[in-house]
Formats: sequence, structure tokens, C-alpha cells
Amino acid sequence: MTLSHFDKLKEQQRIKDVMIEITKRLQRITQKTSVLQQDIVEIRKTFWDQVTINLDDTDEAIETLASLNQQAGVLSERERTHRHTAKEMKVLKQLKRSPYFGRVDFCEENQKKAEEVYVGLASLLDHQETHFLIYDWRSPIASLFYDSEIGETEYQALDRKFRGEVQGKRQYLIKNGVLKHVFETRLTIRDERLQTVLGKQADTNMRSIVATIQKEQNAIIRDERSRMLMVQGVAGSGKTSVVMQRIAYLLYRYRKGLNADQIVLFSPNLLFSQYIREVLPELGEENMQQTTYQVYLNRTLPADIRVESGYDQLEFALTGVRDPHYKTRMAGIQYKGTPNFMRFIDCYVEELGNRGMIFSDILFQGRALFTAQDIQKLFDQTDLQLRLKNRMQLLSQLLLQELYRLQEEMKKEAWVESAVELLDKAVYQQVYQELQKKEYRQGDQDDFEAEYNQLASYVVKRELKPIKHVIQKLSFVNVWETYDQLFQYNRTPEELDCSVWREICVDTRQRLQAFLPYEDATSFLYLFASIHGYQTNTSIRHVFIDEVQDYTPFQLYMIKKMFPFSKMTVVGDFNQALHGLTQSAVDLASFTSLYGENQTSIFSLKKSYRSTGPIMLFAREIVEDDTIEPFHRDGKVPTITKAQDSRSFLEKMIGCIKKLQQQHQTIAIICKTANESKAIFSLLQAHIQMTRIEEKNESFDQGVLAIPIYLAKGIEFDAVIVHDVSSIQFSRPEERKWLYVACTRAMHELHLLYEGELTPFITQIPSDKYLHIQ
Ligand SMILES: Nc1ncnc2c1ncn2[C@@H]1O[C@H](COP(=O)(O)OP(=O)(O)OP(=O)(O)O)[C@@H](O)[C@H]1O
Repeated sequence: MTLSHFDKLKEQQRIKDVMIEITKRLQRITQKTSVLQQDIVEIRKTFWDQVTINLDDTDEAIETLASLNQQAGVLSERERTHRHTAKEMKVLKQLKRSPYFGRVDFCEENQKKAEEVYVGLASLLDHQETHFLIYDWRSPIASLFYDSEIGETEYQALDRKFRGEVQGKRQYLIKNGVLKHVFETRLTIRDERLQTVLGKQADTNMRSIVATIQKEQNAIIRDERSRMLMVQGVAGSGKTSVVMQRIAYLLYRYRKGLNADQIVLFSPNLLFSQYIREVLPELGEENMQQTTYQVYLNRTLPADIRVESGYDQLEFALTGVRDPHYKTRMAGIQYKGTPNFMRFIDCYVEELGNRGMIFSDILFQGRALFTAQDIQKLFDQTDLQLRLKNRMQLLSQLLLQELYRLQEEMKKEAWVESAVELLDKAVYQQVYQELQKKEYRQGDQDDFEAEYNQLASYVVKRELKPIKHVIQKLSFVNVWETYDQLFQYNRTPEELDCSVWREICVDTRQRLQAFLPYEDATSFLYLFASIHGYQTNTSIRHVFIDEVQDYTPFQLYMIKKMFPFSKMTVVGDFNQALHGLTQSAVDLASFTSLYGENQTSIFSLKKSYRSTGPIMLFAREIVEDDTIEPFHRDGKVPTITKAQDSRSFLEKMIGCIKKLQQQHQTIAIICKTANESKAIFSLLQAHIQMTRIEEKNESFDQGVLAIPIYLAKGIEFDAVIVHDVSSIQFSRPEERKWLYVACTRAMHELHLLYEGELTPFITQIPSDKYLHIQ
């Protein structure tokens, strides 16, 4: 409902008043920031003038240190305040562009008059600091704007429920301080505003959705009940958006104790990481840490291990069908992602406690300081009842004791004598001073020996330092061979047929000769951690995983172990499981089993916002899932064009792109594999200016892009052309999901081309859902 002229004038006047307040604040804060900036520059410039350096004796040195600390403290306090004011200034500037987007009139129980709660990006108090001119969208009362319709309702704040009545709701579109549009709404967030937002052209960066968050999305953003929050949401239902707004919410809710560095998001790839990088800054927050599972593996595994990329594994799954070992590898990939394989490794590890540990000699100056047999003997002395990693710690201590003993013996060796002769003058000086402190008297024979002894100690310790590291880091355990040995182990996993397992073993050992296959990376890490202990990150409080359907249960378990003090939010869509071809798929049970049912909340998002109605009606038929609800946004039905031969295929592709270029800015030609993307790119390049997106790309610009499906995951484009939807390309059951992912990247237009026979996943679709151009 549009407002009366009088009401509109009132709203316009209010915006003016609020703008005046924002401007005043901005002036104040700009002044404050500039003073702080000058202070910081001055302190940095005169830092050393303010500190008296005197290291003559211990007392003076302590005083010098204290004065240094004091000066550094003043500087860091100023820098902190400056960071804080700079952030405040940034938020005020954002408010100046659009101070608020919603209003809800809430009359609390037993109150006569409703409060007009204006909702915006951040809170703003009036000049007396008594009333909120704007409420932060994350504040408890602002949830009424997203959740409540007109009528009785309640909201929760500070462990208290506030009951009352919502008497009115308004939505605003304010640009650069000017009211462009305002209307009253009875429902939650009115479609009209959403239509406008969704009808826009695609952006190369994701945008925030605070003005139009839907009720079901808001519930996820604010949920704090469980340790594990899982969202199964259809393509385009706002899962990534919800993740980003939830991070912003948590940063606001726990602003005193939580900062962005304590949150980590696992993204599918670097392109995606870049795609979402603007959302939090747009919301006035700093970006969380981002990583991918591949990066995490590379960082956690020993540096000398070369891990296959997950995408290379996918390419193999898609294109290696003719490889004689294809079936075996695929069976191996399937099994190695399961909790059963984890348990199989547990049994193996238990047995390693009795026999089978593979140690390497610890070499020093070309000879074995400790042979593998020496190490084994010491290992056998440790308590069999202990867990392997604890026994390894004991072993390390025993080896260190031995090392200290050898250190004493070594001092008498000839090489040490020669090394002492070559020592620097400064070392002599240092040793002399140390001995003086121990009441050393010059000229005495004993003193000479004491000095030599000290110098020899210095030399031996220095030379043995790398050995100490090898012992402390347990680098004398040959984990690589221990992992290889797992596939020579005389047991067969219960779930597998003996002959299948034997083939998997041969195949794995063969592959291990070149690199660590992607499917073995997590299990290798698990074995490594069973021996070395987990390298945990205890500072992280929240882990987010996007596209979680492409993780194996084993990988999820490793992430949980890695962040022991963290809560987890995972979002995904089983219909988009790209790794379904290769990996054992995660299911709901995989999530509940991580922290237990009591600690798990599961949400479902059914409505899809990205694509037009016709695109989504078509796409949902591909995965045969009519629970997917398209958002009613008009558009053209998808077209499917048949080409008679490769020449006409190319011509039709070029024609289609040229037509789309007249209306859209970002057009993606989505191919099944990287090889196809490369091929089509080289064919089209001569006719169309375009870019090919590869795994190494970290961002993309507007224009025409050739991209494989797995890199387009999570991203969206104005128009999509799916390259070659023939039955050769899409016929295996899992390939349904690949096709679905490709089609659901389109916001406004979708076109599919093929040569030969059309994929059965499309022939099954009612013909009124698309336009078939023969
Ligand atoms: N409440 C909303 N208001 C405005 N836009 C929205 C809303 N929810 C989702 N969108 C838009 O819909 C599109 C899809 O959102 P998003 O990428 O978060 O979905 P997704 O579920 O992660 O998709 P996919 O699984 O297909 O990658 C984005 O353009 C996003 O801005």
C-alpha cells in the first residue's frame, strides 16, 4: 500500500532530520580521526626520543624495557581507537547513503503508544543519546521487521520476552539520502522490493541482503541453539547470503568477545572466496578468515608431500572412463571418504602399537646417530596401554634424553675441537662473560678446561639443533611408508569384497608413487594425526562450510577435530553434489553424528530467489524435485537448440552470445569439464571477446566467460549457455546434478545447446517448460 501525501512528507522530513544528525556525527568523528591520526604519526616519529636506552646492567635494561613497553602501549591504544573510529566513520558514511530500509511500529504490552522502530545497517542515537533514530538490523527488536506480520507478537532480548502488537510496517528505498520509494506492508518483506532487487543485473561480487531478508532466512541467521547448524537449501535459496549475514550477526551479538579473525569460512574455491569478499565490509564488518579444504590440506600436511588437487580428481572422474583402473579408483574414492575407512585406520593404528611402526634412521654427519632399530627398542619400552600418540611423545622424550647423553660424549670428539678453533671471537667473549659470572678465575688450568668445555658445549648444541627438531617433530617416523603399508595390511574392510579391496590396494600403492591422491589426503592426515597428535586451532569460535554436500563424512570429522572449541554452521544442497560422482555422499546422518542430535539444528530452505520462475520450473524437473519453490519472477522460458554438426554448433553458439550481449553484462558458457571449456574458448575466441576461467583465477570481470561447472558453483550470471547437453555428456545418474548446477547459475536467461541426441534428463521434462529449437 502506498502512503498518503501527508505521511510521505512526514517520512521525507524525518529522513532530513536523521541526515542532519548523521552529518554532524560524521563531522565530529572526522575531526576525532584526524587528531588521532596526527597523534599516531607524532608518536611514531618521536618514539625513540621518548625512550631512554640504557643496557649497561640488568636494572638499566629492565628500566629500558619498561619505558619501551609504556611507549608501545600508548601507541597501540591510539591505533586501536583510530581503528574503532575509522570503522564508525565508514558505517556513518554508509548510513548517509541509506539510513534505513524498514520500519515496524511495535506497541509493547501495557503501553499506550507504539514505538516507531526504524531498521538500518547500524544503530544511531539522537543527539541526547536517549532514543534510537535507527536500530541495527541485528538488534533483537529489529527481528520484528523480518519475522512478524501485523498483530500480536513477541521478541526475545536479554533472556526476556517482550510481548506486544505490531501495528504497522513500512519499507523504504533511500538513495543518497533521498527517499525514492516507501510503502506499507502487512506481510513480512514484500515481494515488490524483492522483485526489484532480484531483477537487477548480476554483479561480479555478492551483495548483502539485509533489506530483504526473508523470515525463514532470518531464523537461520539468528539461531544460537546448537553446536551444529545445518542448512539444506535449494539452489539460489540464499544459503551463502545467510552465511554472510549470520557472520555479521554473530559479530554484532558478541561484539565484546568475538572478532572476525575467530571465524573461518571454508569456501569451494578461490574464485568463490573473492566473489563474497564485499559482503561483510558492505555491512560495516571486517572479513572473516577464508580457506578451502585443499588449502587446509596443503597447510596441515608435511611440506614435502604433493597432494593432488580435488579438481584434478574430478576431471579424472569425468574423463577417465577409458582408463583401465577407472573402476578400481572410483571404488577406492567412494570407500575412502566413509567413516568405515576411518575405523579401519583406527584398527591399523592399534596394531601399529604392537608392530609395524616404520622409523627412519636419524642421521648426523652422514652416520646414524640413532638407527631405526635403536628407535624401535626405545619405542618398545613405552607403555603398551597408552594411545599411540602418547607413546610417541614418550618416545620423543626418551630420544631427547639419549641425545643429551650423547651430547656430553661428543664434546671429546676431534671434529668438535676443530670447530671450537674456528669459533667467532664474539662467542669466546660471551663464554668468557658467562664463566666470569660463575666466579671463574683467570689463568688456572681448571679454568682453561671449563672454558673449553663451555665452548665445546656451544658447538655440539648448535650442530645437534636440527636433530633435536627431528626428534621433537617426530620426523623420524616414516608416515608415508606407514600409510603405504596400510594397503599391504593383511585385513580386508568388512564392507568390501576381498578382491575389490585387493585391487584398491594395488591401485593406491601405484598412485602413491607419484603423489598423494586427493582421496587419500584426508586419511593420510588422519593417520599422521594418530601418530603426531592433531594440530588444532583453538582460537577459532565459529567454522562455516559452504557447499557442504561436496565434503565426505571423513573430511567433516577432520575439520571438527581441527577446531575443537568451535561451533559449526554448514550449508549445502544435496541436489548439487558434484563430488557425488566420486565421493561417498554426506547425508543428514553425517551431520547429526558429528555432535549428536541434541546439539544439531537442521533447517531447510525451499524457495529459490536467484533465477526467474521459468528457469527454476525447468531446472527442478532435471533433479525431479517438485518441492523446490521458484520465486515468481517473470522471464523467458529456457531454450534448447539442436545443432546438426560442429560447424552449426559453433555458429549457433556465437549467434546466441551476440544476442545476449545486447541485454546482459555477464554471460557464462558453462561446460562440463575444464578441457571442454578450453576447447570452446579457443574456438570462440576469434569471434567473441571473452575470458576463460580456470582453477587459478581468483576473480572475474563482466563479459563473456567460459567456465567449467565445478568452478561456477556458488556463483551466478545474468545469462547462461550450457555447452553441449547431449546424452553423451549427461547420462550417468550423478550427472543430473551437474546439469542442475549449471542451469541454476542463470539469473535471467538460460540457453542450452547440443549436437546428436539430447540428454534423457531433458527429454523427460514436459515440453511446455522450454522452447526446443531444432
Ligand atoms: N532475501 C533475499 N533478498 C534478496 N536477494 C536474495 C535473498 N535471498 C537470496 N537472494 C539472492 O539470491 C541469489 C542466490 O543467493 P545465494 O547465492 O546466497 O544462494 P545459494 O543458496 O547459496 O545458492 P547456490 O546453492 O545455488 O549457490 C543471490 O543473488 C542473492 O543475493
